[in-house]
Amino acid sequence: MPASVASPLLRVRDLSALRAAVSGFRHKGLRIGFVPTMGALHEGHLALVRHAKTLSDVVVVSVFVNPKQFAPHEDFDRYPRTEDKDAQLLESVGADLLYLPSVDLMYPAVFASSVHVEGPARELEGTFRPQFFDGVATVVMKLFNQVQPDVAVFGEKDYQQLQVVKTFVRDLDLPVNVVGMPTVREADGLALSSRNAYLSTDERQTAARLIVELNAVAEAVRSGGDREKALDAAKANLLAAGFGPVDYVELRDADTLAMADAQTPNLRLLAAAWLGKTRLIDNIAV
Ligand SMILES: Nc1ncnc2c1ncn2[C@@H]1O[C@H](COP(=O)(O)OP(=O)(O)OP(=O)(O)O)[C@@H](O)[C@H]1O
Ligand SMILES: CC(C)(CO)[C@@H](O)C(=O)[O-]
Ligand code: BAL
Repeated sequence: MPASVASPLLRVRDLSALRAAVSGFRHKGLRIGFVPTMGALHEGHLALVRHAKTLSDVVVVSVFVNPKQFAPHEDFDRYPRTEDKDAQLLESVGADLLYLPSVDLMYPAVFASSVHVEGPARELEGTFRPQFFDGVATVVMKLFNQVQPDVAVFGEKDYQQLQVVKTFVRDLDLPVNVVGMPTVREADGLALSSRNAYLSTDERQTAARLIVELNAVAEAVRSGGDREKALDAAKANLLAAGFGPVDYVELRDADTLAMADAQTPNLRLLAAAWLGKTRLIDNIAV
């Protein structure tokens, strides 16, 4: 079992206990790594924790299903909550502190602020989940202020979210190094995601088609094929396989997420599509 500084895993629910632990770490000169999550942890999350351990002396993981990033019709109520299993997994990879704030702690009755990001937040997920990035940026800002990490690790599975966090950290001069980690996938290529638990057996089989279609577009673009035709074919193939609606399959500038053209040096291909009642997202470098 990997060594952790504060073994066994500390579970902390209130802010004064978190602040006491953080100032204890700082007092000892320890570098704090942070992995924010919504729980229902899987190997993708654990890869972030393992990486955070290589970049810091203590690793704090938060589990908070953040109501501000869900629209009223979305899955906030049914989002999986598996605290004890999450704690066991975190202990197995040597995390030091599990922070479990309540909704009331994060958003007391009197709460009037929001962090709003333009630029990379504007389209893609921003179009289909208009509340999403204000909710994410606000909660991540609060978590950064509470945990005061030196380094925070986010997954590329949520590539646009990673760019949004990097943007407000840069714009608002936050003293934290934001690091991205490649997407961890199942053997058939499906990106691990807590929401995969919603998929039926048949849907789970179909779900792997998303990365197959993204790889086909990337291959077509790399070999100089017609981009629009490749994107249209991917959308049509996804619909034929049983996805629908397909919210987007788009090529973007990998850094700014602006629309890509033939001159864009680094391309990212991003997609979101519904499979039954589950919305899947994925992306790859091109
Ligand atoms: N397959 C993965 N590989 C790498 N990082 C991941 C993966 N899945 C999630 N993460 C990262 O873990 C962090 C917490 O994500 P979150 O708790 O929302 O998990 P999730 O599996 O993405 O859940 P959801 O199904 O709600 O999208 C984010 O930085 C996210 O990008
Ligand atoms: C970053 C995050 C923990 C903010 O709630 C969430 O959006 C997630 O789990 O990716
Ligand atoms: N993984 C990003 C969190 C969300 O979709 O709400």
